Amino acid sequence: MNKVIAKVENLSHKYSRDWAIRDINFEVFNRGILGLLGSNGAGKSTTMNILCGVINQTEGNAFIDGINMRSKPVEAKKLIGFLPQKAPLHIELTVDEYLTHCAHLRSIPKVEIPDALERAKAKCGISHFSKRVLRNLSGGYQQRVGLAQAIIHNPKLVVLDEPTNGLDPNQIQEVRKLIKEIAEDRAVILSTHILSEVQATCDHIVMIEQGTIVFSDSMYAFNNYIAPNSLIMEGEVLPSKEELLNVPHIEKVEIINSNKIRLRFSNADHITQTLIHKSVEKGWDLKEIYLEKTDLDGVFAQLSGKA
Ligand SMILES: Nc1ncnc2c1ncn2[C@@H]1O[C@H](COP(=O)(O)OP(=O)(O)OP(=O)(O)O)[C@@H](O)[C@H]1O
Repeated sequence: MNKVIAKVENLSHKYSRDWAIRDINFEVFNRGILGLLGSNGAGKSTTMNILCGVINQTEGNAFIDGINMRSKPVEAKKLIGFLPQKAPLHIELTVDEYLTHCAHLRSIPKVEIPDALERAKAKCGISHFSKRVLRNLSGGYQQRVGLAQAIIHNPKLVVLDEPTNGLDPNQIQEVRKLIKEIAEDRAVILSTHILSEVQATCDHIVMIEQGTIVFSDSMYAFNNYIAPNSLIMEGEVLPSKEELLNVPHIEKVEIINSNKIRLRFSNADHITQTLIHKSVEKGWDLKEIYLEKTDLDGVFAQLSGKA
């Protein structure tokens, strides 16, 4: 059953004069991945740093499994694993030496350290690199070691800041898969400015912009909310504006050039099929038709427009 494992309540923070975040509220469930999405400077790191007890908030509260991070930071921090944007690796150590060091930092009893290492390495697929010096691992494997240190003490919540930053496409896929596996038996918060990252990995999304939440719901609700509302038609001899405006749900026709038209529509259901059928019926010379993807800027514009 879903249980709330972390909660931020009316969280606000001011570094000097200006508010970095204002009145942030959200809950994190004990399984799955919550994506904290926002552009640069939106307030993601500030929120995560408060949640992880790295900085103290100006107003509001952050709780981990019911423990107030501000009043009981030692207890609360035991329940969290954190992988910052720049993984805190000691590149001159081997994987085992580094993870042993992390286990000590996490106050794992000495007799339990070997098992903790084996478990974290197995989960992150790095057991075969135990004796390898970190410097000699690829970026993707260094990130796996970063993830292993974040779960070495078996925390209930793992917080990841831009975990696929700087990785190549294959490494990105592998690290995303690993993050999903890690989230099978604990909660993960993943902070990123990449919309597709959240769509590919997360179950819930909290979208933050200029220090305030602009969207917070399931990924399913988000995808429905930002469903495309425009498409492009390309062809040699395209129909007239008037003809297109007669097609149900087409609201606006924008002629890009003589071979390319953008259509805005109110209802996405079967819109491409309808246009393809019309094209066959009326003999339009349609070469290509595709929905336009909404990028992060478009989503923000859409959300603020709808708000
Ligand atoms: N130590 C600091 N002192 C003063 N202002 C800060 C400090 N850290 C962050 N800020 C400001 O607070 C706001 C939120 O920054 P924050 O780093 O939380 O955003 P972010 O979403 O994590 O961005 P990024 O993806 O670039 O890290 C920004 O306006 C930033 O300039």
